[in-house]
Amino acid sequence: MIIFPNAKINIGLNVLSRRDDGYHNLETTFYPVNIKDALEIVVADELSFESSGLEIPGRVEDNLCVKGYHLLKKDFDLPPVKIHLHKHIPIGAGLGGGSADAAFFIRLINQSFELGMEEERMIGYARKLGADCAFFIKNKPVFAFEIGDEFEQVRLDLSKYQIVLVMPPVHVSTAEAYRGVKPAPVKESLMDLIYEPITEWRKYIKNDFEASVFKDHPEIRGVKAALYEAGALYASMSGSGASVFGIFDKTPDLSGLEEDNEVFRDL
Ligand SMILES: C[C@](O)(CO)[C@H](O)COP(=O)(O)OP(=O)(O)OC[C@H]1O[C@@H](n2ccc(N)nc2=O)[C@H](O)[C@@H]1O
Ligand SMILES: Nc1ncnc2c1ncn2[C@@H]1O[C@H](COP(=O)(O)OP(=O)(O)OP(=O)(O)O)[C@@H](O)[C@H]1O
Repeated sequence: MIIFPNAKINIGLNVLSRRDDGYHNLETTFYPVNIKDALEIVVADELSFESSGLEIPGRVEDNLCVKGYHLLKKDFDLPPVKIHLHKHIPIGAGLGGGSADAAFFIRLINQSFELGMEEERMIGYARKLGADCAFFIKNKPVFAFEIGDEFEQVRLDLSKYQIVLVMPPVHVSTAEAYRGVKPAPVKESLMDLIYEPITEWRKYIKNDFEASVFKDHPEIRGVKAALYEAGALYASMSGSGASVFGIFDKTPDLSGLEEDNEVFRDL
């Protein structure tokens, strides 16, 4: 059976406080976008993992799909499977690609072996694999808080706009990005600001990672500026970077960005 994990973007991201466990409380809006991996499992004699497409850093046993298998195997009588992941979602991009694979892997196992798990139970497993993973079980636009794994539905439909995503040739580590941010409470919650017209977002909706990530990687700041120059109604780095998205009301000319960066359209 095969499934197609998709990426997310963060519209606004406020890092509010540091917790005793080293994680951070935050508030953000998660919005699913149409950049996808392909993930397949086939019953086999032994557990194996292989990938194609983009090269995935790290050891196979640390891949979130393999970790997901071991997590579920503790509670369910699963046969060994051969896992194949075709990686297309850029890595170190703030697009939650690894997290999406983890959550969709849980959904795939649930479907394939008819485990009968409800969404809330799958969210419980996803949470154990990473803060972003839980979102991808429902995979609908949400306002997220705590460490990014508690949600409230948000009425946000960007389908009449064109979302463009630009991936500069830089990767940012999430843990490192958190180390560069100084947490601070906000005066007005993103939960309210997100209902302002998109043309107002530029004034009010910020990503707290931008200051420190732009300092280390000025080319990312340049990409954001170029998206505004091309007519974006709103542009922002996604998550901890390095990707930057722009929301447009007409097809932008991004030829100036295409030479040095990967550009994804029709999201
Ligand atoms: C930047 C975001 O993508 C925004 O959506 C997420 O907060 C990152 O979530 P994620 O990649 O699923 O994060 P995890 O894999 O759970 O954690 C990676 C590292 O990021 C840091 N981390 C992550 C989430 C969070 N709320 N506070 C943190 O401080 C921790 O140092 C952790 O060791
Ligand atoms: N299935 C996977 N796909 C990609 N990376 C994975 C996967 N499993 C584990 N990883 C590890 O996770 C790291 C970052 O993954 P990912 O692409 O999710 O980060 P990101 O783009 O920074 O997204 P975010 O910070 O929004 O979660 C990689 O460097 C890799 O070592």
